[in-house]
Amino acid sequence: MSSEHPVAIRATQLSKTYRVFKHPLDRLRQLFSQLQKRTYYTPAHALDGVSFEVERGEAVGIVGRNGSGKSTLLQVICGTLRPNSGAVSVIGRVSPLLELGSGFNPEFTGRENVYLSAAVLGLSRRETDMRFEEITQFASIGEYLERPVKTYSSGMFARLAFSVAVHVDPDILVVDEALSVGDLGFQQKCIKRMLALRKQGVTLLFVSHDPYQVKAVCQRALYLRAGRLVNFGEAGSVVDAYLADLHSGAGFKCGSEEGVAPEERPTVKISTIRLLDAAGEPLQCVRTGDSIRLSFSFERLCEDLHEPLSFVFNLYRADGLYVCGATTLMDGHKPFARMPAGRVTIRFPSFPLLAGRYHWRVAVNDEYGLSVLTKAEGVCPFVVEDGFKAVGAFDLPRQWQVEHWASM
Ligand SMILES: Nc1ncnc2c1ncn2[C@@H]1O[C@H](COP(=O)(O)OP(=O)(O)OP(=O)(O)O)[C@@H](O)[C@H]1O
Repeated sequence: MSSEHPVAIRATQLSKTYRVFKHPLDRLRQLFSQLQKRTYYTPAHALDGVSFEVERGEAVGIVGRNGSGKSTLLQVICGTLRPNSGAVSVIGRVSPLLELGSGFNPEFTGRENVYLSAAVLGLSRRETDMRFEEITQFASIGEYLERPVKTYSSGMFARLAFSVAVHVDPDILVVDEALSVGDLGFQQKCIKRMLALRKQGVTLLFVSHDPYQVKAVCQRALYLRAGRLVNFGEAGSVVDAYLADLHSGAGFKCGSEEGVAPEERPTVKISTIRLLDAAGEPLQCVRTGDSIRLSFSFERLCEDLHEPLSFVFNLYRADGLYVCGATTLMDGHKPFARMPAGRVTIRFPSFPLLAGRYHWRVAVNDEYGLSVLTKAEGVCPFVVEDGFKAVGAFDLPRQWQVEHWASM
């Protein structure tokens, strides 16, 4: 490791095994069974020999199925759980946002909990006084600030906890799925804040079930499967490897791949979605190799007409095969600012799919591509006729070469 990128977190051969007792009495039996050498529990290997290093200022996402050890790993890093073996060293002030409920006293008011958690995270009373206004403004929970946190909804809880965690000048911010309970507006605010902290050089460790969020926020990702580290590398390729495993697992459905779902009252409206041929005529039947284009109009419904936008298309075959999806961000277009309304057109110069029934999804996302502001699904259904050019899903561009050999 070069001295320019000192290590912020080093985990060496971390292992954690929980004891799972079938009956409460088995715990007691276990206490008295030392001499009999009999065990009354089943071991659950939550972490198994996990080693990695995170550089200072790096954003690392942690992905893996339910129960793969993500939360256990974060708890070990934050020091709230001891591993059975291995070691972890963490350099800098860690601000943990772990399970909802951890760190706050349910009987205390929001205000009291702000002071309590800020103190636990190393801030003096004076320092907290100075930031208090900013913390409560970010959380925006209004009069609930003066009520005991046991009366909070999970969303309010997340708002206050996240706000404290990001206002204590952390060197390392550890976030475990905390965003999933907040509403769309708050999630966007949190993501922006995390990106800002990343820019300031804060190290970020971030568990999310949303692959797109991990790709957008993190440079590297770590993939855990049954407590073992499968892959640690560039976020895009690690997340893709994880998704490929998910899709190959029978009956396992992954979450949204294009950000969080829109609110019930969208801030953008999509209309006039059309699939057109090269001459601009509407299409319901496409021939493989044709030039086609998909277009839709959008209009902002909220007051903030200036928030930059990005655009999305997805193409599905009727049997559910996800053929392709892309965004303006992926294709190198900067977010589109100051656009109260407009029309988006995506051109496909030589449509390569073979016979089948297909449909589209289009969406308008925020400037990071993380939140879906509005979407239209199952639109512009069409059939492809391939004239028996090839069989399968995709007409691969190809060249044949057949050589003539004189008989031996
Ligand atoms: N307190 C506990 N006692 C017994 N087993 C536990 C305990 N906490 C976690 N486990 C087990 O350890 C394994 C890893 O759990 P962990 O919560 O770290 O996974 P995760 O990847 O964070 O899951 P999720 O995505 O569902 O939050 C699971 O098999 C889980 O059942």
